[in-house]
Amino acid sequence: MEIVFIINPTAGNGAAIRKWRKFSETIDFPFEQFITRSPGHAFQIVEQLKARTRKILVIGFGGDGTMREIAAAAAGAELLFIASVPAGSGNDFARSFSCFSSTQEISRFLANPKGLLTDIGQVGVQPEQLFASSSGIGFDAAVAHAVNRSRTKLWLNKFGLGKLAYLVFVVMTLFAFKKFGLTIESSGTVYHYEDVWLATVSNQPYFGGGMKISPHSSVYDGQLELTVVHRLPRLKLLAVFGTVFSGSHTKFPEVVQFSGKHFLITVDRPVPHHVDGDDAGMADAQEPLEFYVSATQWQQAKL
Ligand SMILES: Nc1ncnc2c1ncn2[C@@H]1O[C@H](COP(=O)(O)OP(=O)(O)OP(=O)(O)O)[C@@H](O)[C@H]1O
Repeated sequence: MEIVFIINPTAGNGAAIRKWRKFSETIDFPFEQFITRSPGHAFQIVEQLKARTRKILVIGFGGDGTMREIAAAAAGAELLFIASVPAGSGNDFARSFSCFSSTQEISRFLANPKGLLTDIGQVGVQPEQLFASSSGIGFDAAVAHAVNRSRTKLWLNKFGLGKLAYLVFVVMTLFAFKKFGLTIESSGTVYHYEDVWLATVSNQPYFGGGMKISPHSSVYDGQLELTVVHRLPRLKLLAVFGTVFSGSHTKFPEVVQFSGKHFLITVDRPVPHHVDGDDAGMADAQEPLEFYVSATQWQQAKL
């Protein structure tokens, strides 16, 4: 089996490349390394690996954005086994998917390699985007949108304060965000909600760096879960926010959850959209966004 590391040097606000330098010194088996040069590069690298004829263990060294690109490109590839060494800021991928914390763990996998077929979510049709963990619209996407467009983040990153930037934008967005109306079509039924903060479609339980937004999601059940948070006053949103880490937010009547294979979501004004926590622009009013379980699965390294 070949072993390929894909390293995003910018992940974890630049900490990933330092972690990789230390980690790579401990590797005692032959391997190849690719350092990504831009967004989308990890996807291209995996696309090229698919042309090879031997089994390959592909280890992503980065966070959720890097792992989404790798898992998306690996969908349908039988010879690729995917895992991560978490080196991002949030690392939700590592909470539900295979990850290595040491070279010894990788060696143990190589002694008896097995794969685990895993669901991936899809949003939109031509161009579609794949998501490993979650994709949604509303408040959380507005934070991602604001952080990505801000010069403050670049400035704070220079001083290793990227997480502080995130917190600053959560508070700013909390006061600036305008709630929206939402129509959902799933399994032949139409639901309508007003005063919506967010609607997130989850493949796995975690998002936003350890928040257990969708406690019952599984990446092996061929289903997605939709969480809608609506009709909450601003300050109560903060109270609910505090319960998301344990998954107990679902007991609030303002938090609604659905399971299904397919959700068609229409908003009544343009609302920010994210894919695995990365800014994905705006969901347009009256133009439905389609979320569904992709027909092709990807293969995790089974640990
Ligand atoms: N050389 C590069 N320069 C700029 N961006 C890059 C580069 N290589 C990859 N990227 C992009 O960086 C984005 C962020 O990376 P990633 O999500 O892995 O780290 P993170 O944001 O620190 O972690 P997390 O998403 O877990 O919080 C990815 O979407 C990826 O496309």
